Amino acid sequence: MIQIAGVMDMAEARLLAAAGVTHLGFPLRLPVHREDLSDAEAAAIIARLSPSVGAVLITYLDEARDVAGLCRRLGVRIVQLHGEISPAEVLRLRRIAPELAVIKSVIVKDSHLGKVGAEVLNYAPLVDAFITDSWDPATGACGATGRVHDWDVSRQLAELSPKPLILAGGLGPENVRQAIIQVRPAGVDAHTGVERPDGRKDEKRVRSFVEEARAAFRELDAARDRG
Ligand SMILES: O=C(O)c1ccccc1N[C@@H]1O[C@H](COP(=O)(O)O)[C@@H](O)[C@H]1O
Repeated sequence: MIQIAGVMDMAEARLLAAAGVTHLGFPLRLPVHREDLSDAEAAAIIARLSPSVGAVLITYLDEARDVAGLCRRLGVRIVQLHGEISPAEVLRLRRIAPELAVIKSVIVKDSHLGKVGAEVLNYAPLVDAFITDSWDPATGACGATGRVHDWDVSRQLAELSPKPLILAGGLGPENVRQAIIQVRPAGVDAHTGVERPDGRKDEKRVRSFVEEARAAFRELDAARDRG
């Protein structure tokens, strides 16, 4: 999985798909960040995506009914939960929207596995995958921070988790290869690291990000084949 979040319009969605991005993230219902798109604009883009590209709702919503309703209106089948959603509410979401794939964010704030390790074990039976991401103490944001966290913790979580782990937080073309080799995630996700100063996606940086990520995943595959 190579995901890029923060799609602004159809032209950008096409640019990302043509560069080899496998999943596009649509952040909506964000208390901390300004939303780039309305629900209707996002739904119109998602309806026109090639079936080979996955659309992912990224949200801080933490009530099952709200999450399921928004996914239905947008036409997405994958949701990335960045809010403080309880295990009971995730279970409710699975019951009312069994068609949804659920990715739960795990925010790595320090260099200790303890709390986040327990979180992964607690939510693992309820979700399809985890995404480790960073925290910005200045804004309270738990995503789109442009900050890297301690990759050793993500590596330990990837080993501990019975579900695939996606790595995010401060990734860009310059560091994604090293990040993948170090953490061995199932996928990577970036937002601000592939943008121009005006907030639009930078085609060169996106292409370079995808090439570097693919090269790293190939290296991991080759190392695995060698035993
Ligand atoms: O992408 C967003 O706007 C967003 C907003 C709120 C929560 C999560 C969000 N997206 C996730 O942010 C990270 C990567 O951001 P960056 O590369 O550090 O800028 C990734 O998980 C996105 O899916």
